[in-house]
Amino acid sequence: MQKARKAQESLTVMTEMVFPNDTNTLGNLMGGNLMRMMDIAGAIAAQKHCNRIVVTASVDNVSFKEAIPLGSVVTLQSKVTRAFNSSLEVGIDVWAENIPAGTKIYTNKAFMTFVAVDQTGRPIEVPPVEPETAEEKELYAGALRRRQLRLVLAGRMKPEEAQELKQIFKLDA
Ligand SMILES: CCCCCCCCCCCCCCCC(=O)SCCNC(=O)CCNC(=O)[C@H](O)C(C)(C)COP(=O)(O)OP(=O)(O)OC[C@H]1O[C@@H](n2cnc3c(N)ncnc32)[C@H](O)[C@@H]1OP(=O)(O)O
Repeated sequence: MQKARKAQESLTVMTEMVFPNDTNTLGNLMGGNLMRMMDIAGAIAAQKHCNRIVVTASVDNVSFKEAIPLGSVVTLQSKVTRAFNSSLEVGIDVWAENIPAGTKIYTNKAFMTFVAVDQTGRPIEVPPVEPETAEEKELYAGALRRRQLRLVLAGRMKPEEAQELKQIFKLDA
C-alpha cells in the first residue's frame, strides 16, 4: 500500500468570474458551466493527491440552491475526502460573491468520484487519505456510505452487499 497523504494536501481553491457567455437568458450562470468548473476543481484536487492523471467516474447529486448572476465571482474549494483502490471521492463547495455589494453566499456542494489511470487508461492504485480535522474525519467516514450508494445506483454493487447502507436503515446484515 502507498504512503497515506493528508487530506489538506489536496486542497484546491479556484476563482472564476461569470461573463455574458457563461449565462442563460435570465442572466445567471448556466448549470452546465458551473458543473464544468466543479469538474476541473475536483480533478485538480484528485490529481494533487495521487500525482496521476484522473478521469471523472461519477458526479453525485448537484442541487442549484441559488442562482449565480452575471458579474459574480465564483470560488470553488475542493479536497479529497477519501481514497479507495483506484478511485477517490472529492468534495467540492461553491460560493458566489458580489464584490460591489460586499456579499458572499454559499451556492453548491457536490461529491465527485475520480479514478486514477495509467497511460493506457487502466485504473491504478492511489495513496490512502489521512484525515486530520473533525470535519475531514466525518467526511472520511461518510465516504464509504456514499461510495456504496453510488455503486449500487450504478449497478456495480448488489444492495445486499452494501453493509454501510444497510446499517443506516437498520436492515438485517
Ligand atoms: C499532479 C499535480 C496536479 C496537476 C494538475 C492538473 C490539472 C488538470 C485538470 C484537468 C481537469 C479536467 C479533468 C476532467 C476529467 C474528465 O472529464 S475525464 C472525461 C470523463 N470521464 C471519462 O471519460 C471516464 C470514462 N470511464 C472510464 O474510463 C472507466 O469507466 C473508469 C472510470 C476508468 C473505470 O474503469 P473500469 O474498467 O470500470 O474499472 P474498474 O476497475 O471496474 O473500476 C475502477 C474504479 O472505478 C470505480 N468506479 C467505476 N464506475 C464508477 C461509478 N459510476 N461511480 C463511482 N465509482 C466508479 C470503481 O468503484 C473502482 O474503484 P476502486 O475500487 O478501484 O477504488
